[in-house]
Amino acid sequence: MPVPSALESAAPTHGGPEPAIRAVDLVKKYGDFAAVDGISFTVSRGEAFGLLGPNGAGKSTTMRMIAAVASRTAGQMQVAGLDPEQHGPEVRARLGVVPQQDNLDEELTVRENIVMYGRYFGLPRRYLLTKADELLEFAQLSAKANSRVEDLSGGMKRRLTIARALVNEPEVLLLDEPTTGLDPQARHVLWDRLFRLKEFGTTLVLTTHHMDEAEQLCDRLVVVDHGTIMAQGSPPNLIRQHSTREVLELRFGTDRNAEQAETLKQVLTHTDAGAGEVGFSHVEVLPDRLMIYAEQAEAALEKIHAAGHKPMTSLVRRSSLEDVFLRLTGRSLID
Ligand SMILES: Nc1ncnc2c1ncn2[C@@H]1O[C@H](COP(=O)(O)OP(=O)(O)OP(=O)(O)O)[C@@H](O)[C@H]1O
Repeated sequence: MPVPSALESAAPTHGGPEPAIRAVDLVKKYGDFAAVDGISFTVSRGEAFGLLGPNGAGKSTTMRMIAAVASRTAGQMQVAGLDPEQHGPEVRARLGVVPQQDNLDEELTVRENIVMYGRYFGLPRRYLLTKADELLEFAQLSAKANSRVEDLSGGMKRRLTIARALVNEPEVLLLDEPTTGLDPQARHVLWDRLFRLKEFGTTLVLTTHHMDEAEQLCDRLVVVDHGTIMAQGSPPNLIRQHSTREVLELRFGTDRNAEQAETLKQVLTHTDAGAGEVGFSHVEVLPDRLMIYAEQAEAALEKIHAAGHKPMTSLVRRSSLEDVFLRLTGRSLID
């Protein structure tokens, strides 16, 4: 597929003099409740940046402040060098926004949705007709250009919402939970399009509570919980800092997981030959299983078997951002 020329020319330069977004000690209160409680982060131009956290963490509220649709209670914010509170229209003109819920016009055709949206930015109709075709090709929706939105699948609607958000050639694309509610195949098609935008150099800022999405798409991310930042860095660095290389998940099928965890800790820290190779760190006790964090999970399992413990099931896997979140908060992202 040819690279859409206008998208390419819209690509901001990497590592430009000023960051795409800078937030310093950002606070948003509703009454006494702080939905966002003093967060600071910087998004470089051309970067794919994520806000990862569970429902209610304050991600959407942060996005709304970036997008100049919500005011802040305290702190500072700059988007493309401008304060969204003082320069709302200018900031909105430089952003593309993909909200959590698609807000397409179901009555209009796919192409008309893009053209009508472009009219809000005062863009001329002739330009928009060409631009719509280019964006529909990018979103792999050319064959649906004249279909009504109500006839599209969920994944197609999401891609159209993204195409529409690109109509003003934004410097930064904000995506709030871009793939929530989509089936696995539709998610992969959408991720592929977002990778493509990254290649063009568009700055992406996305919120997600899916750790696989954050790992796939984000160059860097902040882990958010209760309106505060728990950790920030690239996905591999976060995993390196807050987890072990591997995890051993064990199910014993009893309701004595906490007791079992204490016994296994002793087995894995016992300083006989081979204990060092396991690289045991800690155990997390979940209602249905134990998670043993160790550099060498297979070796940990062998030690557990050798000590006479027989789990019903065992699974060895690599650590993920889900493990980072569990370590930092004691809770699962999906709770
Ligand atoms: N207008 C509002 N008035 C009062 N409380 C609000 C308002 N908007 C959000 N909140 C609260 O602020 C907190 C953060 O909400 P926010 O939508 O930013 O979370 P989130 O991380 O985006 O989660 P989700 O994925 O569920 O949207 C939540 O406890 C929410 O109930």
